[in-house]
Amino acid sequence: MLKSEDKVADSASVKRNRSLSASFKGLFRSTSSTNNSTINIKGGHPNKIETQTKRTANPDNSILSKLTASKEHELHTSRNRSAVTSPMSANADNTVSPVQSPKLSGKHGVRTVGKMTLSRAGSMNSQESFTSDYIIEEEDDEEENLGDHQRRQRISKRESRKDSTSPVGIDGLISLDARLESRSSQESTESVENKKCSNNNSTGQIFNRSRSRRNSVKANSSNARRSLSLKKVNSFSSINSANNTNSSIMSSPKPPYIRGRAHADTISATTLPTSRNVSEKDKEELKCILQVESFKVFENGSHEHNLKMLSLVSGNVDTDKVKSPTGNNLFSFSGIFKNHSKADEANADYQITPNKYENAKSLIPPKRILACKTTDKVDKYRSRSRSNGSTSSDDDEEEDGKIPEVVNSKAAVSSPELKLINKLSEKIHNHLQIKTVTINNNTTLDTSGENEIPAFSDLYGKSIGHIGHGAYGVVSVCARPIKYTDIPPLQAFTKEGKIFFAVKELKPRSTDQVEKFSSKITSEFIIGHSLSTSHTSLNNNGTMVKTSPPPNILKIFDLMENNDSFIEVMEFCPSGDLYSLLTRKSKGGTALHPVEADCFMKQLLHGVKFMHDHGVAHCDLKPENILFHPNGLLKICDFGTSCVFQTAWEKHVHFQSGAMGSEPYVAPEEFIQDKKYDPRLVDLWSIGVVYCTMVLGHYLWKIAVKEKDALYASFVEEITEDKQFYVFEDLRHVNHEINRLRRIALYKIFQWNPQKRITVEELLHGPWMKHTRCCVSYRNSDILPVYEEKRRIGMNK
Ligand SMILES: Nc1ncnc2c1ncn2[C@@H]1O[C@H](COP(=O)(O)OP(=O)(O)OP(=O)(O)O)[C@@H](O)[C@H]1O
Repeated sequence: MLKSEDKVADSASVKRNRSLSASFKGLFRSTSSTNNSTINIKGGHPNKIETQTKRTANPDNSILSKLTASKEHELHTSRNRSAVTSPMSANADNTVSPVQSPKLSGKHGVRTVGKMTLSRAGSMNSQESFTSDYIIEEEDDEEENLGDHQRRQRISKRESRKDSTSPVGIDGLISLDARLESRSSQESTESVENKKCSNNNSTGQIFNRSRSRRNSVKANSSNARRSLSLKKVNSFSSINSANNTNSSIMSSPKPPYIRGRAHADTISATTLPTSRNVSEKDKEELKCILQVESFKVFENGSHEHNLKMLSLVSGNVDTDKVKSPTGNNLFSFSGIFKNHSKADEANADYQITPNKYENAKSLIPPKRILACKTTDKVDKYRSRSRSNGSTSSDDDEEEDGKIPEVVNSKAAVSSPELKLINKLSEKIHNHLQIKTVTINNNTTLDTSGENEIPAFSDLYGKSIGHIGHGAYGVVSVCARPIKYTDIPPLQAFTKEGKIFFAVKELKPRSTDQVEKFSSKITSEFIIGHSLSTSHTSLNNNGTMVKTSPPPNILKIFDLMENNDSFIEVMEFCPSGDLYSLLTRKSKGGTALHPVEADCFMKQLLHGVKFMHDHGVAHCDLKPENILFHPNGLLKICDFGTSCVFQTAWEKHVHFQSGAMGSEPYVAPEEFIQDKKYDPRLVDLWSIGVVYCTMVLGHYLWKIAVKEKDALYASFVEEITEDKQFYVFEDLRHVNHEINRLRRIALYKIFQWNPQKRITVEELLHGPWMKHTRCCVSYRNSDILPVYEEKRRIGMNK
C-alpha cells in the first residue's frame, strides 16, 4: 500500500469529482467514503475493489494469473533473462500473478532487438510506410553501419545458407510461412484441409496458433522460405486450387531477404488483393489461409470470427419450463427515450459485414411512458441548478436567468436524460428509503401513470440461467418466443425462434449508501440507454441529422423496479466477455491472434470514440466490460462508473480527479493526488492495456505506479533510458508493416504524461487502424472507408 507521504494518491481517500453540471452532480457523484478497506482504487465504487481484490490478491485462484505466470515464465526463459522476484509479487506457492512477474535484470534485462524511439515514431508517415511490401523491422548494429552494397552481399550470403531458424512468433503465433511450408510438404492433406477451411462451416483446424516457440521451430521454415512464402501469398488470391497454390509457391522467385530475427509474420496484408479486385466467383472460392480456434483469415486478407456461444444458449432452450426469477415488473423507465425504428436502422452508420447478425432485427421496446417537453426539462435543470449552487461558467449562465443554450447537441446527457435522472433518482431514493413501499404485484405502473405495461415475463421472458456476477447482483439470461408484435429488425439476440435478453439485478448492499447506489443505477441506465439510442444533432451545416449509435455500445432496453432490487434489461451477448475469451479453458488461456485483436481494437476505439463524442468517458474499460456476439461484434458494457464530462449545455470538458476503474487498466495520472485529468485520455490508456492483454494473454503490470509495481517501474525506466519497451519491441504480427505501425501507436498510447498521449480519434485516424481490417464497416464515417467487399458468399446478409 502507498505511504501517506507518497505523491501518489491513496485512492481510498480520493473522492471522485464527476464533472456533471451542478444540476445533477449529486446524482452521479460517487459518495466519498473514508473506509479504506472498501474503496481503494475504485473510488466511489467499492464493489469493484472487491472484484479487483478477487482477481489480484489471490492469484492462485485466478486463471489469468496462472496463465500469466506460465507465459511470463516462458517469455523470460526464452530470453535467458534472470528473474528477480518483485517484492510485491511473492506468493505462498511461488506462482506469479500477471502483474507480479519477475523484474527483468541487467539493463532491464532487455535484449535490444531494434530501436524504436519516440521521436522516430512521431515522424512516421503511413504513406511512406506502404511503399514497400517488405519492411525491414530490425537491424543489427553492425549491419546498420554497412553500405548498401555490402549489406546486400551479406544478405545474399546469409540467404544462400538457408539457415534453419524458425519463423516463430511470440505467444503462440504460428507463422504463416510455416503453414505454407507445411502445405507444400503435405500436399494431399493440405488439399483436404483447404477445402475444409474454405467451407464456412469447417471445424477443421489446419494451424494451431497456440503452438509455442519451441513447437514452431518444428515447423522447419527458414528465413529464405519465409520470404518465399511471403512473396507467394501475394499471388495467392489468384490461385484457386490447392495444388496450384503449392506449385506456385515453389516456383516463385525469392523475395528480398528480411534481416533481423526470425519472424512469424511473413505476409504483407497490403499486398493482398482487396475484394474489389476479386470476382464473384473468386469470392466463392476464397480460401482460408489461417484458422485458429474461433478465427479465420482468408486469402484476400479478410477474416471471420466464429466465437463460441455460452453453453446456456448453444443448446436448445425450452423457455416454457423455466420460471421468471424477477417477478413482476413494477415500473419501467425505458419509454422516455426514443424508440429505435426501422428508419434508424436504415440510417445506421455502420454495417456488419461478416455473418449476418442473426439478431439484427429490432426488439420493440415497451410502450413509451414519459414524454417530456424540452421547456420542462430546461426549467427543471435551471431550478435544480439554482438550488444546488453552481461552480462552472456554464452554470453561471443559468444563474443569470438565461435558458442554457445547447452547445453540444451530440451530448449523451441533455434534457430528456436530465428529466429521467431527476425522476429516477427520486424513485430510487424512495424505493430504498421507504422499504415498506406497498406495491400491488398485479399492477404495473409507469412513472407517469399514463400507461400500463405488461408483466416482466411477457416482455422479456423467463430466466434460463446466470451468466455473470456483478458487484450489485447477478446477471442472467431471459428468453421468450418471438412474438408477432416483435417487428423486425430485432435488436436483441435471437435463436431458433426465441429472443434473448440479459437481465442484471441491481440490489443495494447493506453497507451501501443510497446515493452511491442511486448513482450507480442512474449512470448505468441513463448513460447506457442514451448512448445506445439514436440522437438528433446539428451538423456542421447547421442542419439536424440523426446519428445512430455504433454497434459497439451495448443496448440498454429497460430498467424496472422489483420488490428489493432494480432490474436492468440489456442486449444479450451470447459469446460472453473478453476476459472469458482470454482465459477460456479450451485454449488453455492464450493470447488472441493479432489480426483478431486488431479488429477488436478498432471496434473498441469506435465505441469509445462515440462515447467521447457524446460527452461520456467510460472510466472502467477492461476485458470484463467488453462483450461479444459470435460474429465478433464487440460491445462495450457497464456504464456504472462512466462519467459525463460534457453535457449538452457545457462548452468545456470537465476534468476528473480520483482513481477509477480496475488497477491494471488505470492510467498513471489517476493516481496522482489532487491531479485533474482528462477522462478521455485515461480511457485511451485503458484501451492500450486491454489491447496488450489481448495480444499478450496477460496484464502488462499490476498497477501503473512505479513505487508499487516493479514491471511498471521497469517500463518507465526502459522508456526513459532506451526509448523503447521490450514488450512492444517483441510483439509480432502477420504483417510487418502493421507490426511497425502498431508499435509506434503503442508508444504513443503509453505516454505517462497525458499531454503527450495520443487521443482516441487520432489513433482511429492513424496509420495502424487505417490499415487494420475490421469486420464491421462504419458507413458514413469520416474515419473509415466503407468496406464494400463481400468477402465470402453467405457472410453478408
Ligand atoms: N449483456 C450481457 N451479455 C452477456 N454477458 C453479460 C452481459 N452483461 C453482463 N454480462 C456478464 O456479466 C458480468 C458482470 O456484468 P457487469 O460487469 O455488467 O456487472 P457489474 O455489476 O457492473 O460488475 P462490476 O461493477 O463489478 O464491473 C460481465 O463481466 C459479463 O461476463
